[in-house]
Amino acid sequence: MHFMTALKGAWQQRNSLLCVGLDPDPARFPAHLQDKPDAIFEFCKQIVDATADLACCFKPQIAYFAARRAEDQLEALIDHIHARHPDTPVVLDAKRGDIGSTAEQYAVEAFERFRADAITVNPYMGRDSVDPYLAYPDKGVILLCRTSNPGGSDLQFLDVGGEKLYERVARLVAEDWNASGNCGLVVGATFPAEIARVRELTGDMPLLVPGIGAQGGDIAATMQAGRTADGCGLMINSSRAILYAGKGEDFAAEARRVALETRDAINAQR
Ligand SMILES: O=C(O)c1cc(=O)[nH]c(=O)n1[C@@H]1O[C@H](COP(=O)(O)O)[C@@H](O)[C@H]1O
Repeated sequence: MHFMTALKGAWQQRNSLLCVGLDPDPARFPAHLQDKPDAIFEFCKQIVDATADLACCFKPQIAYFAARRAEDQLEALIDHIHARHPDTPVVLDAKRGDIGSTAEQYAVEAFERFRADAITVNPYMGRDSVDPYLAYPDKGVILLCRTSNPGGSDLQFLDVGGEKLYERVARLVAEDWNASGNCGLVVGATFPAEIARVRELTGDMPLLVPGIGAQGGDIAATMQAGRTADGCGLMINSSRAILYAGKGEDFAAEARRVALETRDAINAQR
């Protein structure tokens, strides 16, 4: 199924714009999981099963798996999501960016090895570095535009001939790169004014919005700036605030409690 079709279905069926971020840090796992050889898979699986009915997508961050030689656990986790929660798309957060021949390998890794439905990609090497992902027309390609971190302004706010660099990225993607209708953009919840500007430039394009929860972004301001006329258009990501809500054996129930609160706070603004 086309990523955008799956995402729209999940927005409607789940009544949720919440993206649950899977950034597993073993140092923060509950004690009873610490020594298990597949602790990363087990932790994420329990979070996924506890929150799937509250989420429009899951976003595993590849570095947390690769840093621990746990790519096999990432594969198993995405297989588990597809098998048990087939209506919930998986956005692989890898922020790839390289010349075309190398990008081809990254695209195979994301879409064929890991079977992700979408990937985050860095657009700053230009169109030919993104083409290998766009060659999979059913897969989502979500390009960094206005990132949530403070240093994002160092480059993304530079004036490039009368507009800011992030505005150029938004226009380029909306007007040129999105021929298959499979592009999205990343815009941080920490910068609601820029969410509004990107929404203005891109129509109803889906925006991945990280930065609520641990980074302190404001849900109401994010929604006012970014929601589309039908009250959708956003994948609002929260990772640490959900994953580490609890520290004990009930961590998955605690994650569910925070995911529910977050989904409801988002829906209150739709
Ligand atoms: O592409 C991303 O997902 C991303 C872009 C961005 O601008 N800021 C950002 O925080 N992220 C990711 O979103 C997640 C945020 O995690 P929390 O701050 O714990 O909710 C992390 O996986 C980040 O890598």
